[in-house]
Amino acid sequence: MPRFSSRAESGLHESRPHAASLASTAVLLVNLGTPEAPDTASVRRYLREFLSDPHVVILPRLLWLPLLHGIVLNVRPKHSAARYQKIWTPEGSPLKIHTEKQAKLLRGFLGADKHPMHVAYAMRYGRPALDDVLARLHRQGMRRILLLPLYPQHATSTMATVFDAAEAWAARVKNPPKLLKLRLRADDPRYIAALAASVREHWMREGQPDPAYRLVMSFHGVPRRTIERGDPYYDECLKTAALLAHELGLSAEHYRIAFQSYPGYCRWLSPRTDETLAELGAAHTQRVDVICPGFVSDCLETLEEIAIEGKKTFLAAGGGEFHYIPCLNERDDWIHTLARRVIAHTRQTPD
Ligand SMILES: C=CC1=C(C)c2cc3[nH]c(cc4nc(cc5[nH]c(cc1n2)c(C)c5CCC(=O)O)C(CCC(=O)O)=C4C)c(C)c3C=C
Ligand SMILES: [Fe+2]
Ligand SMILES: [Fe+2]
Repeated sequence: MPRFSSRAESGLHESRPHAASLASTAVLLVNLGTPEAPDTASVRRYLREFLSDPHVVILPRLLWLPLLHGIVLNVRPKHSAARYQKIWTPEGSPLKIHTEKQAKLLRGFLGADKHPMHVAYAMRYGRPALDDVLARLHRQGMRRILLLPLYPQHATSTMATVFDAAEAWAARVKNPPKLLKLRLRADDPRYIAALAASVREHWMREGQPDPAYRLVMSFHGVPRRTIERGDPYYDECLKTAALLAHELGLSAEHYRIAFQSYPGYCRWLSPRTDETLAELGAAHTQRVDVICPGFVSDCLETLEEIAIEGKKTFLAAGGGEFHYIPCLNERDDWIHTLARRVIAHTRQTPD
């Protein structure tokens, strides 16, 4: 292959990313966000920011804002803080810890000579705030920022809000870096394989499931209205679930798809995870394993809602054994999946 002295001469057709431009390229992992501490005041601050986002609560502002400030922010923070206290660690919120570690590990994967990219992480709500991290990368001379929201299934409430907020930041600064939108895929074979490997490893540890076994695949719910408006989220959850079941060789009676985190005020995706677990318990199902494929980092919704509360629901209804299968977190095959996604994208989109 002939050597070119500049990218222009090479006609941008080289398949290997250009080292000089990669040095000023940053990958920015973005997760949802979490409170600074598991106390009522911190949770209120976090929920105020989160639930004020029109991407998250789609009710008309004139109706929602008085409700949010008059009732929700007075009632919910105390209740949610008690839930956070059950899963908080000496290092802080699990979601933040896992996201930080994922960024560090990805840096290791990409840091080799071939792909010398800068890797950072940010939270859409809470800290490290997306705007602050973008500003820091800008100061550090980054000319391209690859935004990578950590959600394999695409919901406007989680993904579009990240891109919109980043674009709004760019519109406010002088000479902003180029922002590139990178999306994970619900059907990425590497992601499915990593999920399947995590289930198989769990089976190795806990013993092979019996014929009456059920694997519950629990995804975070969203309002039905958002799906009716064309959000691909629901179809993508079903796609991930079908591919995972296929990869594990599970037939239809051996797995269930369910949606968790019902907020209590709107038509939510169904069937609900809590109701599904109660139903399986009432049917005296001998063993249930629950996996949450839509969360790539363990957090309140998996560790408290599923591993603690979901287990209680299943056992109280009459179920046998309950197991929670952790998120992909720092798994090598998952970090590798992220790295491949980043490298493939930088190849497709030169400066
Ligand atoms: C994985 C994807 C997620 C989607 C889709 C999602 C939609 C969504 N969430 C709420 C309301 C709340 N979610 C809360 C916590 C929370 N949600 C996600 C992910 C998705 N949410 C995560 C990873 C977390 C955990 C954060 C952590 O700190 O560990 C909360 C806060 C906790 C509580 O008070 O219950 C709320 C509120 C809505 C309304 C929504 C869809 C529109
Ligand atoms: Fe949520
Ligand atoms: Fe929840």
